[in-house]
Amino acid sequence: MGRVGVLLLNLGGPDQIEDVRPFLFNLFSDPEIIRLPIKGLQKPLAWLISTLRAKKSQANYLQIGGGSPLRKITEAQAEALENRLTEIGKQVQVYIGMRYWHPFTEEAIAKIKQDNIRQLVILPLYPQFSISTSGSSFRIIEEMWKEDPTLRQIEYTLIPSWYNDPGYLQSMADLIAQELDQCSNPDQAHIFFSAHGVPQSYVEEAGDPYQREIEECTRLVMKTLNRPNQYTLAYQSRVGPVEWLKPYTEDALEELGSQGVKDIVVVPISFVSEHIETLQEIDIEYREIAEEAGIANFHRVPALNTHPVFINSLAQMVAKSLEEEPTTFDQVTHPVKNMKMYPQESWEWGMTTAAEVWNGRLAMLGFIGLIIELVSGQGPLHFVGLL
Ligand SMILES: C=CC1=C(C)c2cc3[nH]c(cc4nc(cc5[nH]c(cc1n2)c(C)c5CCC(=O)O)C(CCC(=O)O)=C4C)c(C)c3C=C
Ligand SMILES: [Fe+2]
Repeated sequence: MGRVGVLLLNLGGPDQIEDVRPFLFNLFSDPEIIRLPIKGLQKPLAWLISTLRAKKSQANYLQIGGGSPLRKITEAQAEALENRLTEIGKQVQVYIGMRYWHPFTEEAIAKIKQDNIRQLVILPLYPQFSISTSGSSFRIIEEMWKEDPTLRQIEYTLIPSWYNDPGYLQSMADLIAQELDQCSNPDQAHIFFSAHGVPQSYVEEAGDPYQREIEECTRLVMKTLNRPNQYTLAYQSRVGPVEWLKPYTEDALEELGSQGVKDIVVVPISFVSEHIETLQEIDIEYREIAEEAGIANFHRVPALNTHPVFINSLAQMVAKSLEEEPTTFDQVTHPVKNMKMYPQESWEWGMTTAAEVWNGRLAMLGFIGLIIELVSGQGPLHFVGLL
């Protein structure tokens, strides 16, 4: 057996405030994030949205010190994983490939080539699969493999998602139990799972398994926790005019407040690292909404980061994956049957619902709106919440 590597996939985040706009441009250029029926419109729209959204997004990053901690935390996770793998007798080099910021997936793949890795485990740091996250990273990796015969000599296995892994569930349950025990009446506190949302069309039209995996994950965490607490699952971080998975976190908090709930323990369920959506959105924005709704005691469970039980669970997944048969391309791009990974190619052309909806939206974001927006700083993009 030749040299062995693990490629950890993550989203990436701006390291400093100047990185915010180009980071947003990369994010909105991704057809798995904005599903446009016409490929040529992707970059102009990404430029437009990133330019106009940058100010609001920068203000949020300034509230958490001016940049995302995602890179540092992912590096610490990679180091801890490499150490744990050594302890269990596996000599493995761990690489980090971010989708929208440094170190980019392309940089990681270049290093993997340079280091002459012969066997690779591809492991997304997202417990649940979504077309918009792991799916997007798999797509660019597939493209690199297709274009480069040297890469095709590397045998690889892929872990599409691991929301039901017992070690991961145990580490989540441990952190929740610790936070509950800080409450004055631990059994009475309401456990509030907040997952990152996706547009409803991803699940309903494209067959994204994300919602099902989130729901199942939440149920399994509660089973592992084995406490009598009531719980709620809601979805955060909605962007843009379309319907996202519901209930929205802000609405669910208001509903709990109106029911007289006084103590909540918020659990970020789709992230394994602290980042803007835990440190700013949950800790600042949702805390404020909860307190205004009458929820007096707002607790938040920390992200797993380098929790030893979690790191060990990743190491066990890698060790198991190394024993498996190499994955084929088809399994990489379509880990879930009937899922539409490539919106432009796989969406039907003609007067389909999707095409009509998107043509309507594009018209809305058209020339007149752009001029009003640029001249006045107000307009349809502010109105629909993109800016
Ligand atoms: C499971 C995790 C995530 C899913 C699913 C996801 C989908 C998704 N995200 C956007 C738009 C934005 N996401 C942004 C930041 C961001 N998103 C995730 C994770 C998921 N996204 C993370 C970890 C981060 C933060 C990185 C960091 O800086 O720490 C942002 C930028 C921040 C902002 O301006 O609000 C946007 C925009 C969409 C549209 C989407 C599904 C289609
Ligand atoms: Fe996101």
